[in-house]
Amino acid sequence: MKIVEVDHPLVRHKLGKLRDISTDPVHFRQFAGEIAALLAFEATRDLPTQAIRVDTWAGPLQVDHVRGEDLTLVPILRAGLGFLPGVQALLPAAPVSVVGLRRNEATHQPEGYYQRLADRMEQRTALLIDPMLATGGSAIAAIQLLKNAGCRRIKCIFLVAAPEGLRALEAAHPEIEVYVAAIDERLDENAYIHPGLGDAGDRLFGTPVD
Ligand SMILES: O=P(O)(O)OC[C@H]1O[C@H](OP(=O)(O)OP(=O)(O)O)[C@H](O)[C@@H]1O
Ligand SMILES: O=c1cc[nH]c(=O)[nH]1
Ligand SMILES: [Mg+2]
Repeated sequence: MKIVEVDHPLVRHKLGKLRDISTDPVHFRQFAGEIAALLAFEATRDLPTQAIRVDTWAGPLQVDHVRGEDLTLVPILRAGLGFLPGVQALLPAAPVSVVGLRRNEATHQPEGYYQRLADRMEQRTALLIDPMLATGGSAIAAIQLLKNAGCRRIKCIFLVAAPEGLRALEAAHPEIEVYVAAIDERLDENAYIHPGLGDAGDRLFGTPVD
């Protein structure tokens, strides 16, 4: 499995802001969105482009065009929604496929509650987006759902990943690509990422921490 840890000073700076427990939801969403855009920039580096002709002030010219309609952005509810605007800023024409998963905090297993995918999934590259990869259960389930819908090319964007989650993801779906701002130390006894960010969904949306 290809894993790219995007070790850029701007990413590290913004991630530090997210780790600061005094960062409120307004700024948490802002920094998460900015990192999402920087990770999406890396994840789309090999995107195919189409040559199209345009009229310029100097006459007709062949230019590169990214076909947003060949992609789909896949936020895992709910925390993935905090990442979506940053990725959409770069890929505004990409349809959004939503996957609702909630991790059962007793068993740590993901429970599905919603899904609404784009059409022609077999022709699209999916960008799966979620701030946290902890045990990996949620991402593994979301990727299986995309594969069941015929999707063959899948890239994942996470803010923070635990080594345990990366190993599980690699065992389940070795052909996917992962772009992450940081690979942290380990999971704690509640399967939270240490040091991580705490509960990303609650911090993004201002709900009481589970
Ligand atoms: O790798 P895992 O062990 O599956 O854990 C990671 C999942 O947990 C969080 O979502 P959560 O279930 O808390 O839902 P929320 O986004 O609604 O808060 C996070 O956003 C991931 O989807
Ligand atoms: O560290 C973690 C693990 C799961 N979900 C989160 O929001 N944070
Ligand atoms: Mg949560």
